[in-house]
Amino acid sequence: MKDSFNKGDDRAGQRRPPVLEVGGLTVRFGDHQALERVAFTVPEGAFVAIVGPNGGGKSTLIKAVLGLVEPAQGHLRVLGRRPREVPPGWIGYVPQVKTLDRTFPALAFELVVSGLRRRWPMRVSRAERTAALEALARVGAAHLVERPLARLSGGELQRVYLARALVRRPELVLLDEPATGIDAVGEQDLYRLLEAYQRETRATILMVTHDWEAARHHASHVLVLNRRLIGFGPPERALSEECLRRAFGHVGHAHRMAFNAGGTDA
Ligand SMILES: Nc1ncnc2c1ncn2[C@@H]1O[C@H](COP(=O)(O)OP(=O)(O)OP(=O)(O)O)[C@@H](O)[C@H]1O
Repeated sequence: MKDSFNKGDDRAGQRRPPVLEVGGLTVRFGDHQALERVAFTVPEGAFVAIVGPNGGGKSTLIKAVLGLVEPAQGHLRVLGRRPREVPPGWIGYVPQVKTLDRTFPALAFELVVSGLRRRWPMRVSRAERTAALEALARVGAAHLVERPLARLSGGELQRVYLARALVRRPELVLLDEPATGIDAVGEQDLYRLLEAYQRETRATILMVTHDWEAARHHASHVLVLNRRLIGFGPPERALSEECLRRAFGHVGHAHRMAFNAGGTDA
């Protein structure tokens, strides 16, 4: 696959800037300020969990990284470039399952092929099909290859989207609530797959999640967001009681128990 679908325009050999540099980022929707002066830097190879209350701006931040929303102020550099100038294939994106259209008449492997080129695959070449099969196999979904999207469960669809996101071996992977609608086993599989991909490629991962425990166990960094940046750092620091109170106004029961068990802050 690497040969057939080389990303071209590779960063290899270049002096490598941080994967993500965000400074004074403000995003507005009309009068509403979704993000306010957010600033942080993500180093290569980090696994960043983005947590925060509903409406806290998590998806907006992901969209800003993808170049889908324009900042009102501040700057954003993704792999050293402005978001809209990042070559396709450098970033893989797994959207929220609940936003996916399952009525689209396509097979699983066609969805994966759509990660290789911008146009919807009317005709799929042999090389594209092989690449899609490899990507599906890598995420344990080889058996779904000919399955219509309408006949996939939430967890299966999530895997197919993960294959689509990884098919070009991106350096940055963005996931918006990837574990929603997936059972506990599927969730553990998802983290295993992401961690294996990271070990193999040294990719950087940004994942929006409502699951503080998953953030604590799997992330190298946690970013706590409630319109403003509340905390950013190692999980034990960013998920402190103080940060969580500032973001959510309370600290969840399960989280308090976990802290007590771990003998940290609480
Ligand atoms: N396109 C849009 N037009 C107007 N307002 C928007 C738009 N997108 C997001 N917003 C608003 O911006 C705020 C942040 O939304 P965002 O989806 O980023 O939050 P979130 O942290 O991802 O929330 P959730 O946890 O509920 O998914 C919300 O108040 C939302 O209503």
